[in-house]
Amino acid sequence: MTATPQVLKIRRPDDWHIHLRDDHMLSTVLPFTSEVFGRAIVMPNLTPPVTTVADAIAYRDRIMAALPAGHNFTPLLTCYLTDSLDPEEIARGFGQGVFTAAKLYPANATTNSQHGVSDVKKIYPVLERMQKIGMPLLIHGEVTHNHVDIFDREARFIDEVMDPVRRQFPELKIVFEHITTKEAAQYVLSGNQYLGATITPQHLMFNRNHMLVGGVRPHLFCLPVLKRNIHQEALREVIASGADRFFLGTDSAPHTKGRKESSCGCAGCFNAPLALSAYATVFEELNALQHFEAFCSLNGPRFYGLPLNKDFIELSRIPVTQPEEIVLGHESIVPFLAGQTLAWKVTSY
Ligand SMILES: NC(=O)N[C@@H](CC(=O)O)C(=O)O
Ligand SMILES: [Zn+2]
Ligand SMILES: [Zn+2]
Repeated sequence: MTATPQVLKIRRPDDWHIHLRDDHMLSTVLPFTSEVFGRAIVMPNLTPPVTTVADAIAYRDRIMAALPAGHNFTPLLTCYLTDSLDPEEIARGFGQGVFTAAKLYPANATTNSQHGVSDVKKIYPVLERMQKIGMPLLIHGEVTHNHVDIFDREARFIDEVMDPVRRQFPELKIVFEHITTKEAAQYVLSGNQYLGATITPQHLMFNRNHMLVGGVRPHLFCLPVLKRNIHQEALREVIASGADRFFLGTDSAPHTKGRKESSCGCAGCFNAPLALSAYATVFEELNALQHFEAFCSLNGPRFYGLPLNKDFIELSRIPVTQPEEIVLGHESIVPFLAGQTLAWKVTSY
């Protein structure tokens, strides 16, 4: 029998899917990520969205200006795809190292996606170009038709959009973002080196019962919505197996407390504080700590074709409690797992 570890030393992790927002929200949420993570793929769904190289450079500058002294963090910017985006703009941004990837939001699928793509065929010229230059496509994979039940939208997306796109562009690198279903897990597993996926802490720790039984818990509401337990189990199984095209993407998506606890609450979990502790908890529950480092720090950069981070961090078996709220001016944000205590604390970074 192996002794229970007291310290987990891993190569510095990256977060391959995050929303950092802007203005005072940006300066409040950024330090939780930048103190631990080396890099993060920053989502472009601002208002207005990041759709040009100039927008991305300006946003990157705002992120760097908000970075606390001593944090060694690199934001990796993404371009928000619209029906009318010029392939030249995408290619120029990628060539200049401003855009690391481009993000496909089906129009009206999620927060700030109203400018998203109405029909994926409209962006085929962009995808053609991205395939050619080796630029990754990141996808929020849900169909948006009114007649498709919200719990079925991800699985339907695989047949209606994801698979046709992959057949049309077999060498386009695609990340199926924040997967939530066994169908998506199996689909990615059965794919090749051009297909990867991110998985969030909330989809590994919870299913829709946790959100809905005994009262609605708005702070667990995110998109794609939590599914039934068999899907949670499938996601847990896939990371426990050590499958190497699945990697850490928190989808940390802060909204103010008022906008979450509302008659029409926003989707998104603010999980940046204690994100790594949450993932470590899951890997330990699964007896899969041997795959923890790869999920956090190796699989992502390998998929993207980026170097691994050079330094290391440590988590120790020390209880750490999530605050109930994080102050944001005269408002607040309620973090994921508010008030709860986790067993693994990041102690050296
Ligand atoms: N995940 C969410 O529930 N919300 C994200 C958008 C997204 O990633 O779909 C947000 O920007 O708030
Ligand atoms: Zn999304
Ligand atoms: Zn997201």
